[in-house]
Amino acid sequence: MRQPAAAEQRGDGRNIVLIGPMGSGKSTVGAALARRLHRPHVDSDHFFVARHGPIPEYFSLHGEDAFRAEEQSIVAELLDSPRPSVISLGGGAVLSAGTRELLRDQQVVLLDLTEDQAALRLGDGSSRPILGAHPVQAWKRIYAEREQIYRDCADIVMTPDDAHIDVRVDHIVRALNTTSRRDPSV
Ligand SMILES: Nc1ncnc2c1ncn2[C@@H]1O[C@H](COP(=O)(O)OP(=O)(O)O)[C@@H](O)[C@H]1O
Ligand SMILES: O=C(O)C1=C[C@@H](OP(=O)(O)O)[C@@H](O)[C@H](O)C1
Ligand SMILES: [Mg+2]
Repeated sequence: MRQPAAAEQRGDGRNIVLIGPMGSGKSTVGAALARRLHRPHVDSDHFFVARHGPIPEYFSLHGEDAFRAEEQSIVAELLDSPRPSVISLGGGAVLSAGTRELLRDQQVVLLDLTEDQAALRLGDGSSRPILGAHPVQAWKRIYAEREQIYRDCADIVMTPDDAHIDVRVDHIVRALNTTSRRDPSV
């Protein structure tokens, strides 16, 4: 996890950025968190789809490297928002060194989840092309490959729990309030 001292040096008015593995709730919890904090919510995957069409089709036509490059430029656009927002990233966005650099000035929250939760939440995995034909096995492998990257990017780590989405939001707001100088709802 990033050191609080470094976090303290960053200015206020930062975006809250949700990172984490597929199925951790970045999109769903991100939308609920934004409603709670009266901030705009944006999701890098939603922008991607609006611009380029469905992610599985884009992967099969152009490949993952092209997806990552476009994802990075979308993240840069979203972070440049005039109002501090809640921004949900795709699970692999942190693979790009350029994206990780962009996150250094933001308030980054890692949502974690257990393997059992992932198995319940991913369904057949068809909307996430990186999971392939065996989604749970692929998810486990990808989780292991990325875990340290997620932790290195995060100011706050939300450990897995079985809380309802609204309760998960309560926990995140509490964590934000205890690690930042200002109330995130301001
Ligand atoms: N805290 C939670 N409790 C129960 N279900 C959740 C929770 N967070 C996410 N989900 C469910 O898991 C699925 C994946 O969530 P999603 O927000 O798409 O994850 P991500 O964007 O991180 O891949 C969705 O069906 C969502 O409703
Ligand atoms: O982890 C990944 O590489 C991906 C995660 C997906 O987003 P979610 O984490 O919101 O499912 C989406 O960006 C794409 O399918 C690739
Ligand atoms: Mg998502």
